[in-house]
Amino acid sequence: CSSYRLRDALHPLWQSELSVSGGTRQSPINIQWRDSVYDPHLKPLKIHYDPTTCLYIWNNGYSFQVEFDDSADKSVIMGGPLENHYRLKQFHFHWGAINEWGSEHMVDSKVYPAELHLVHWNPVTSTSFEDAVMENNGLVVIGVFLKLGAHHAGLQKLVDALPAVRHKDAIVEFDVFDPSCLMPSCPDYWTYDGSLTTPPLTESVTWIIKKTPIEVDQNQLEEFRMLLFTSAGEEEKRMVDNFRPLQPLMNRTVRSSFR
Ligand SMILES: NS(=O)(=O)c1ncc[nH]1
Ligand SMILES: [Zn+2]
Repeated sequence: CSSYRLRDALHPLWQSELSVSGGTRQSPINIQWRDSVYDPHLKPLKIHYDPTTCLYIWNNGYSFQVEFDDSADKSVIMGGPLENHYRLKQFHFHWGAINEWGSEHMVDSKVYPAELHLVHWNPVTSTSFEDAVMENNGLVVIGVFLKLGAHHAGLQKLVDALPAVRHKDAIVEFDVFDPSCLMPSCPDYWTYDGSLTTPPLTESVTWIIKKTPIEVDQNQLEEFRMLLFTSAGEEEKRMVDNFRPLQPLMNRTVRSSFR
């Protein structure tokens, strides 16, 4: 409803929302399972991440983010809906203040407590991530839903580093991490053409949303919520609800890799 959109436009994280008004392919969206179209031409997604390309973890004031060395084709994805390979640049998360909300995308209006985004760029059509941000189909983001459940051992290595990046702009070395451990084993995904969900909100993203969530436990979610939006010395603002509200589907079809 309009007040919802107004909140979206005025939300501190997305003041620039108005600058992308008129967008026809904004993200996130609510994926209506029954409206998605099975595409038999969609291939399995192939993921080859080299754990030694992991560089550091930092608090960028929106989320915590793990950055990778993308100077060569070492951590790449291909297949799926993609025409060539894409290089992993970073991954980050979005989450809520409580378990009842937090993800950016929804499935039949079901919202998850958190969502992982693995951000990749097209080295065939761009020379850098920053370039690819402005290119049509310059980026691919894999979205993975997090649901409350069992302890996630792979995630715990990340969670243990969070106290060191509690404040905005804090950074800590983070070597040898393979984000494949954060992928569900089920190969099924939806895919659609969309945008970044944080500024510059550019419409350059091929989204690949995994159908099956991964499980994390309550303590791990609570550790996310102990991060701060604010820098050291400022009045503390807890980093929670760092998700963008739903955007209109407009003239788009969501394809599924599964029947
Ligand atoms: N949340 S997102 O994956 O669309 C993103 N990545 C970089 C900027 N925004
Ligand atoms: Zn994101």
